[in-house]
Amino acid sequence: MGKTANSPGSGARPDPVRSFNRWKKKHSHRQNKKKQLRKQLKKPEWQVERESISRLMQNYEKINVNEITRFSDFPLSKKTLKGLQEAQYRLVTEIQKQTIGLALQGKDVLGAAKTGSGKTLAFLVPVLEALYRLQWTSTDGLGVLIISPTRELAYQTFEVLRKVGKNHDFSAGLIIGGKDLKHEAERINNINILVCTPGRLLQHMDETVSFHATDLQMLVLDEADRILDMGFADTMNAVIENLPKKRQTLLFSATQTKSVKDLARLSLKNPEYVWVHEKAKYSTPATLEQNYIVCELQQKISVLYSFLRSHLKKKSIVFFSSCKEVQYLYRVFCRLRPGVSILALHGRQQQMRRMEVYNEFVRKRAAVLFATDIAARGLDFPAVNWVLQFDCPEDANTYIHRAGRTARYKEDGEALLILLPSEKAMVQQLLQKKVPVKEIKINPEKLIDVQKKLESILAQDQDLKERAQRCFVSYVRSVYLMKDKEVFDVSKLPIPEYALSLGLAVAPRVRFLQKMQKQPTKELVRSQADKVIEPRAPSLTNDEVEEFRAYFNEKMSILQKGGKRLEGTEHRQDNDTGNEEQEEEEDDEEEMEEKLAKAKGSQAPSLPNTSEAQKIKEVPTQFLDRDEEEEDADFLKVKRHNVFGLDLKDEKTLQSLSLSPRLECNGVIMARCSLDLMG
Ligand SMILES: Nc1ncnc2c1ncn2[C@@H]1O[C@H](COP(=O)(O)OP(=O)(O)OP(=O)(O)O)[C@@H](O)[C@H]1O
Repeated sequence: MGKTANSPGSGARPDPVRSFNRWKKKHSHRQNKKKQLRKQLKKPEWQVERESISRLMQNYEKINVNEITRFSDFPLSKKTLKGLQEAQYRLVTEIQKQTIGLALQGKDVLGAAKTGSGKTLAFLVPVLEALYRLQWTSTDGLGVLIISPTRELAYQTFEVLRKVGKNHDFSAGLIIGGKDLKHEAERINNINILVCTPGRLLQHMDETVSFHATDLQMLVLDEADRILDMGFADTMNAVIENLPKKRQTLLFSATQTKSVKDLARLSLKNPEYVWVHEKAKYSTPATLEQNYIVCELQQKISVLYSFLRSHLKKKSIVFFSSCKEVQYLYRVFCRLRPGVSILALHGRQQQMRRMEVYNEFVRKRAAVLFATDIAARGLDFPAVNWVLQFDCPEDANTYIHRAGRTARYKEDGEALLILLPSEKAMVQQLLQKKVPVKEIKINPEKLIDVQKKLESILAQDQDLKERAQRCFVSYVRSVYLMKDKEVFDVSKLPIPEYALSLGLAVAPRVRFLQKMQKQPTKELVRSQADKVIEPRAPSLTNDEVEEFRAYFNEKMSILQKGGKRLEGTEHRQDNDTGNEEQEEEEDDEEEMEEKLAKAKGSQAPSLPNTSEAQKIKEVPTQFLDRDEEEEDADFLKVKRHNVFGLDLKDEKTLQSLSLSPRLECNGVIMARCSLDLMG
């Protein structure tokens, strides 16, 4: 049967009327859209921006924390979202989820969350949005102030700000001292977001005539407890007095202390407290494995060397209690050549050097950073496998911050704390702070004794010998000045053995210990716990404090100026000649002042037991060559299975290792971090 012309499948043409109607509908829709677009385009840019800002602001009140999983779930500007996306930040962390909304709503926020949990973005996102909302421009001057305790942390925050804020038009600057004040002063008024350290900021407030913060919208205090611990309370008071009362304040920290609450009372108005891990079982990241070993002071250096030898492919940070320890041990470990790159970071270095080291360590895949507590807070080094606390931290909070340099943002990490037998009380304090630490032992067969090597190195190098002496005094002093006498007892230090372990034949004279020996205290106090009468050392008197000042630094008068301390210190660094000795003098003050702050109110410990201390043990040594891969595997296997079974007093099995030719001492890459304008 033949097909009719209109039957389907016959290739017949569609109904022209229906086709025309369909076309007309589409066309008019397109035309309408074009019209709307043209209308929009006719609007000045500011108006479009203003409309989108008001849309965003209307959504602030609708923020529902439970529905937020991504940054894009917040009503954020396109520029901020683009910056976040380009930096690969999409999903929010818990602290970001809980604080960004509150901050967008204009509330003061006190935020606390574990280390590595993303607090930086929790305040940077609201910072960008606050100025965006106000359509801030460089002519509006300073809009946001971000205060960090250390230069490194300020620098790092500044870098993150540059990354996520790069699509915005406002300017940002970093003011951290160690730079020319005049140069900074000339540019400071063009800065909209200023990241700074407290001392330098106060210096500008006092000395830079044109600098003012009258229009400040937001103040951010990062690692607030550290700012206070570092003796910046007076400086902070002075800074806050100079700021307008009507502003928003955000305060962040990984640990909550009384001093943070005091600062919050002073600087925040009806704040929202957000402590995301308050109810967590542990106060440290779940991905962080934490262990401690107990060993004698004179064995610590060998333990460290052995550890490094067995972790050649890892990235580790080793924390020491003083700059001089870092300086000496860094140099001598470079000479020992453990086979892994060693870097050193401490407050006695010039600023440029500190930045070079920081960047160098960030870049390296395997390296060891010897550091003081300037690296303990906030610094975000990527992919750190191990944090070793060579010296016991002053308290549990410092432990948490140090250990938190690893296991950041969902990564794994391991922390090892080295304790002296006299410091075991720290374990209890850590457990009370919900830090799950377990004791492990060192495999005696893996322990390499390096004392003889150090002796022979020092015999040929007078400069290094003097550094060893300074390291010795500095360490003993740091223990003496520790507040917590339950943990730190200078009288229990095996003084001569410790000197030997550093490679010194004779223990250097330690004036304050000698003085204590000459004037043993008669004071007896009743022990609170067991009601037994015990001898107790006298309090550290003001005279003794003064003696420390004079002994370690002749220029201490500058430090008497309380809140202006860093102002002076940082200012002098501006005029740095690059002379290392000069640098050390200045930093002596910094180090000493920090120690003195801790010492005030603390008590001096009882006397060292000298007869005990005179006994110097002979350490048997053997030199062996080893395969590095095997070392690494062995050490970890031993640790994982917890079969160390070492009694460190039994030194029969101590071994020494021949020098590895593969040492790379740090290469240098310049990283400029002076006042830098973005946008
Ligand atoms: N939303 C996110 N998505 C992916 N990575 C993130 C996110 N937020 C933060 N990070 C990453 O997590 C790491 C830790 O972040 P950050 O330094 O802000 O932690 P923190 O809480 O300030 O730590 P600390 O208390 O030690 O200062 C950084 O490397 C950061 O880039």
